[in-house]
Amino acid sequence: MTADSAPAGHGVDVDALLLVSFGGPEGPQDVLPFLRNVTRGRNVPDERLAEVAAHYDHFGGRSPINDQNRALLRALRERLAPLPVYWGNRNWAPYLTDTVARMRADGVRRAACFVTAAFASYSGCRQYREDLASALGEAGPGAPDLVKLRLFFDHPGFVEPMVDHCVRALGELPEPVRAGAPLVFTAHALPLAQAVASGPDGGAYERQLRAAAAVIAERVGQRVGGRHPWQLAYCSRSGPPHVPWLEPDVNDALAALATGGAGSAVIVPVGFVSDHMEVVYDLDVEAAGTARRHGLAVARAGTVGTDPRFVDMVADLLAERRFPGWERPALSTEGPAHDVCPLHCCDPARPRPGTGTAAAGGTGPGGTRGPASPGRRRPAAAGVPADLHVHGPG
Ligand SMILES: CC1=C(CCC(=O)O)c2cc3nc(cc4[nH]c(cc5[nH]c(cc1n2)c(C)c5CCC(=O)O)c(CCC(=O)O)c4C)C(CCC(=O)O)=C3C
Ligand SMILES: [Fe+2]
Repeated sequence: MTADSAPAGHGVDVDALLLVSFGGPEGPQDVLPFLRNVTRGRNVPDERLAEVAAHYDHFGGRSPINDQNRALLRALRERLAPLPVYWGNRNWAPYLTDTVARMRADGVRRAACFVTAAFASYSGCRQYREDLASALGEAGPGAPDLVKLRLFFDHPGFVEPMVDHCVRALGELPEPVRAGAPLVFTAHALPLAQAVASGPDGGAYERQLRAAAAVIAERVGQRVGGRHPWQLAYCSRSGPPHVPWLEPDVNDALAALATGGAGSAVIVPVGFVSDHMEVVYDLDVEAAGTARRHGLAVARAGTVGTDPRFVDMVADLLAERRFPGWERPALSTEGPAHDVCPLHCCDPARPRPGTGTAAAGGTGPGGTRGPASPGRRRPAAAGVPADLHVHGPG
């Protein structure tokens, strides 16, 4: 039985899919307005914006991300036909607000939302729910219900293509330094406060990254018939130096590997689903440059992009919500992720159990599951606004 031919159960029926992504500039004149959209309300100094703008200038002022999403949109339309598939971004056209307005005009009643972020975090999950909620607010009465599909960090449709990409990258390393080459899994750095607050009980971003990396590394070892040690590192850190962020930075991790005597490494951008700017600049230019200066041979593993298994995964995530009892594959003990984010999920300002304070300034992301038992819902503290729901349960 396929996702398209199953009998209707008591699941959530949908009449469209909405592809939700970050967006990026498409020419030099877009770069600053795009960066202002990304950083709106956060007082990012102009020097930082200029520094990031220079990364885009390196590529003619055009991010590859929108073309990559156009390709994913085409693949999803083909896979899901006749279901209509729409596309909207947080930070650049087509903006979610315009897309949701168009869906309303087209008479869409309920759409499933596939967000191009695999891991729990404010930027990767909650902020997209805020974006969807505000697009609904702007569209007004008659706007479609929006149902966000679950996070997919350990879904086989994500893990298996990444295993292939790691195996291929290992093959690109010079033969003498290939055996036992360390796998350096990378994801976007987060301010520690956001990492601490990620997921329903905190610390989910790093736990999910480690879970996905462990599964991928294990399968790579099985495929090539040899063990490859792995570690997690972070790219694209920004923000003032006195604010703590997740560490180590990928550049420091590569330098430390070289100092420790490693001859090579594979950089695995597990935190991203396409080769956008944070990959082709921050990893392929910056981190690869660091490696070269330290005499470390590196290869970079590809991202899932439009791999047919990844496209099938979206169809399966949709089927999970439409048909109760549909298999919910998850290859690690961290998954499958929840369908509906509980109150305060990924909210950096959430009250912390026992302290009555927000997560900011908490301890490290590894040991931050608060004293509350995971199944118990904390009562909403006075003054905390009602949480964000873009849809009702089931
Ligand atoms: C978790 C995460 C993902 C993965 C999940 C997801 O995909 O959503 C992601 C993706 C992306 N991040 C991207 C670009 C940027 N991220 C920035 C800034 C930030 N990202 C953050 C986190 C994440 N980011 C954070 C905590 C910040 C700082 C605070 C803030 O600003 O929220 C800035 C501002 C400048 C700077 O300070 O670096 C830019 C330009 C692009 C587009 C690339 C292209 O154009 O091809 C993509 C896909
Ligand atoms: Fe979340």
